[in-house]
Amino acid sequence: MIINKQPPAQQEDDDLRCSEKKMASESYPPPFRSLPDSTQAVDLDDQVNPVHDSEDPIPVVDLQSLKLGEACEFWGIFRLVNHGVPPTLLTQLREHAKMVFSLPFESKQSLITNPLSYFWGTPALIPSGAALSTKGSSTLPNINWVEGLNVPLAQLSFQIDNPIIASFSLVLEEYGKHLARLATTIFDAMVINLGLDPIESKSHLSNSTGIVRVYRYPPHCSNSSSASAWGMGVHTDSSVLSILNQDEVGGLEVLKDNEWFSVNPIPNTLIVNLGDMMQAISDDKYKSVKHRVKVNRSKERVSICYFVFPGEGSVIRSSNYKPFTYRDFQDEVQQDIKSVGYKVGLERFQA
Ligand SMILES: O=C(O)CCC(=O)C(=O)O
Ligand SMILES: [Fe+2]
Repeated sequence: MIINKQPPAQQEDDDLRCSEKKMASESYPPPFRSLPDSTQAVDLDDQVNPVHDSEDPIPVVDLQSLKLGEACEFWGIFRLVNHGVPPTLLTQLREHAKMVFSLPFESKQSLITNPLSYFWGTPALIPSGAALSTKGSSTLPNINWVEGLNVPLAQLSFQIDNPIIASFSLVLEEYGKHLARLATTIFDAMVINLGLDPIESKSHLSNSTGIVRVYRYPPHCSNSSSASAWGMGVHTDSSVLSILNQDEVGGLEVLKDNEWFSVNPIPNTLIVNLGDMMQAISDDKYKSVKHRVKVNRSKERVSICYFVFPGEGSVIRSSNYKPFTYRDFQDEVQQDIKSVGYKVGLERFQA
């Protein structure tokens, strides 16, 4: 089925909620408060790229009996069940995230400081963890409709004065331990599946590199014809693995065989994405999945994404790529963003 325009009654309802949101939005970055008023775009895009959203086509993988082959080879994404993360922790985390995001914009800017960082308008960070500059960018055509927190998990045990942020980081610490366990279990199973040397592969996943990105996608009421209707544009993750905990709103879409599929929110399941590093480690047997995030007309969405990378200095060797480290990859990505304006990615390392 193709996502269509909403029926008129629904649209009126949404428009009403839209104006309520506009009034209650001092926590949003300023450009997300006043909304462009032109027409179409998301819908136009859907006519060009229809989205399948009726069924849930995403392969399901049970952590207790990890059958990964098809999901990793053909999709590069799967839904993880029986993962052992307590449902209360998943919910608690999102509730805490909502509390942090509902602080006034200016407070978030001043309170969320090193080693945490606060960004908005772009998910692309510079190595220090700060967002690529979006300051004063309310007119930027390619602004992403998202704000977020970057949390390097290894640096979490530091003194935080603000009680909301302090209790959030305690929950994050607990969550980080679970996610490190999941990433290791899944990666070890992938190594076996791919027939890779387990000793050599060990350094290709380092839990000390784990970061969590917490996102809030404000509602986007208009169908502006700018790219601003996207929470996140089409991309692949640079990680080995990314593990997503999303709320009930939905909006994530993945590309398979040139078709877009919605990744429906299903309570207590996690979504595992394979990133560019995993594609290289597997010598292209596994796929780094292309995905994007659509914003909702009336509801804000919160998602929490864990990313894990190869250890510092760990060299990835394969037949399709020149040997490279994750740092080489990141340097290239930063350079490409500066020079061509986007991430070129693995192509740069092809043998
Ligand atoms: O929020 C989401 O659902 C996905 C976020 C994402 O793709 C990313 O952080 O790379
Ligand atoms: Fe992503």
